[in-house]
Amino acid sequence: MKTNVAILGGGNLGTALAKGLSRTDEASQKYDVTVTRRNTDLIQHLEEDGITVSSDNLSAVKEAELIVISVQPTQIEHLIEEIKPVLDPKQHIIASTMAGVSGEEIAKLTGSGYRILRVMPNTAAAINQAMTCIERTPHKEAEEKVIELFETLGKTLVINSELMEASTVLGACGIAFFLRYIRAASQGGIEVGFHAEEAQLIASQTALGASSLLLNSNNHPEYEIDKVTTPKGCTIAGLNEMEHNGLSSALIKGIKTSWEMIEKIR
Ligand SMILES: NC(=O)C1=CN([C@@H]2O[C@H](COP(=O)(O)OP(=O)(O)OC[C@H]3O[C@@H](n4cnc5c(N)ncnc54)[C@H](O)[C@@H]3O)[C@@H](O)[C@H]2O)C=CC1
Ligand SMILES: O=C(O)[C@@H]1CCC=N1
Repeated sequence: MKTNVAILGGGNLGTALAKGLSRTDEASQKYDVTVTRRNTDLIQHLEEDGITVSSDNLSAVKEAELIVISVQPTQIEHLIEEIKPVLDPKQHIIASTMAGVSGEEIAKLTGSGYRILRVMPNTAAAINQAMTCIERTPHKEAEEKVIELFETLGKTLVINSELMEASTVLGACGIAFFLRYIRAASQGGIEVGFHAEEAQLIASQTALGASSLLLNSNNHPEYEIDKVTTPKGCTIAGLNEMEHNGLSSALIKGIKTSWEMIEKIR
């Protein structure tokens, strides 16, 4: 029997989750997915991949076991008010992707007794390469089901509640941060002679290679960097110039600023 999943909020993240869930045999054999959005025109194309698209939150929730809330933090009160008549603590597991909204805040809206877990995936879910951090809660059976769902979309890590904001900036915002690096590297590549598409290919594949080196070995980045920096060579010259201009410092400060912003989102 397939598990019914309702993704409420088919925006950027909700669409990425739905796409990922339709891409692999493993996910499509396990899950029947419905995505809701008030205006469904922009996500109608998901139907071609076997996803049900709807503007009817009540029907989607009635059918579902797993509810993934993917609306913006400011939209949660309205959403819960709408679906509350059909919410059932015995039937539903609620996984919320909302940045900066605690499980307790959601429980205040739903009423007590619900299995609510925060999850923090990223848009690479669309190609089953997400990193999803999942909040550790006492709801172990629900946790297993949520892990199983997000494992089909990439890697998962269960973390303590107080780290959910940190996971938001490192993992979810992180996609944008790494993409900006790739864009900057491509622009540098154009300055030294490549056409834009060639520069982007080289920068993107090199970023994939760098992260794969770490994922495959668990080595420290500096260990792998030392293998590239030939003495008196061009790598160390470029790297030190980047550091003189504050590369590491800019990244650390950016991550801290994003983190400090989370509590101001609502
Ligand atoms: N975009 C990202 O990469 C990530 C976003 N998040 C979180 O996920 C949530 C969604 O973020 P985005 O997708 O970027 O925002 P978005 O604005 O693109 O998506 C929200 C969607 O929810 C829909 N919506 C609003 N009220 C609704 C309702 N009552 N019923 C059905 N649909 C409704 C909107 O029309 C919109 O399409 C946010 O809470 C954000 O903090 C978390 C991780 C990554
Ligand atoms: O920018 C945001 O607020 C959301 C949360 C993490 C990624 N996007």
